[in-house]
Amino acid sequence: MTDTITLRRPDDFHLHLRDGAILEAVARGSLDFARAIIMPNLVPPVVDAAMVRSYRDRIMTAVEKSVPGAEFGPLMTLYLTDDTTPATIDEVAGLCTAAKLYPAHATTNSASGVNDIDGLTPVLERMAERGIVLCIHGEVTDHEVDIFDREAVFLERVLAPMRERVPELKIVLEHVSTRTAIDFVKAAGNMGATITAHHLVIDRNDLLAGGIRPHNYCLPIVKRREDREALVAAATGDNPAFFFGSDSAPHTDPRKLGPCGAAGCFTAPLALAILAHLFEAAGALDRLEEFVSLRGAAFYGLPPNPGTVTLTRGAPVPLDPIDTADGPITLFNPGFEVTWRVENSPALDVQEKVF
Ligand SMILES: NC(=O)N[C@@H](CC(=O)O)C(=O)O
Ligand SMILES: [Zn+2]
Ligand SMILES: [Zn+2]
Repeated sequence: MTDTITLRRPDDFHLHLRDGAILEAVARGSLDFARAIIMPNLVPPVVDAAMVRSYRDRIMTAVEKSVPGAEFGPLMTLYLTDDTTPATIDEVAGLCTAAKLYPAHATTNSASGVNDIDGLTPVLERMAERGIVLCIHGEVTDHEVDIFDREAVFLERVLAPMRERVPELKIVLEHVSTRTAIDFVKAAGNMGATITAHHLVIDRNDLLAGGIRPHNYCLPIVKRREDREALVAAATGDNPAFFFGSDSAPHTDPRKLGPCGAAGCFTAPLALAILAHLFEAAGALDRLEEFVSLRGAAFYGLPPNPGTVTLTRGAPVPLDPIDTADGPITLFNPGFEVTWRVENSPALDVQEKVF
């Protein structure tokens, strides 16, 4: 049994850093990662070049304030709306790595998302020309579609026709949650998919059996055990289309625990340790570096990061909530003791800092 794991420094291809006091509190939690695709679902959303630049500056300021000299590259994204035009795409080319499609009302802060996805075709065509990746929250929003089926229905009704309309566009299906999505991505070309740490370790029993656990509520909602097993097989398998995106999505406890709790799991500070545990249990530690450090970069056409991180096994990491000026944020609890930790990591100090 090995007690240390050294990996090329990883990337997080789906991250919510938020803004203001929460950004300041959570930024250090992502500094095990060299780069991250930064989600644009702020209020108001990040819809043009000026907003992208200013958000990028706020992130770099928060990173520098948390850990002076820390090296971190935010890969910025544009939030697509019904009003996005090909000219907006030209404006953000060179500034944004990707643009994000939220079907309107599909998830947290998606009210300004896209209602008319067909109408977006000229924008998608321009993205393909300019080499901007499309990241998708892949769920339909129709009230009649069961929440557990919304990803599968999206693939058939929305994603398959979109790929036919704009076959040259590089697409990442974010936070896949079903066996159906894994099979879809395997069969498609020009597509990648991110898998989160939480979708790899919990299923709907961990959300609902024996009492409701709001901190395990995220979108897409966690599915059946067999779906989770398909995700684990994809993450630990050899298909380069599947790579890590934490979808770490902090909300304060009052927002998670109220009568209409917000969707999102705050995983970033623990993500690598959770993945190490899972890959070890699956007998696939030799694949961890591919999943967190190599495949996503290759998909996005980025060089792998210089430098390494080393994880060591030790006493269980405490999972206390972190304090922010807006209220406490509870860390995701994977349901097992987290005994791996990144050496010299600023990420876990997130709990020791009071902001
Ligand atoms: N995943 C979530 O449950 N929530 C995310 C939004 C998203 O990624 O869908 C958030 O911003 O809170
Ligand atoms: Zn999403
Ligand atoms: Zn997300």
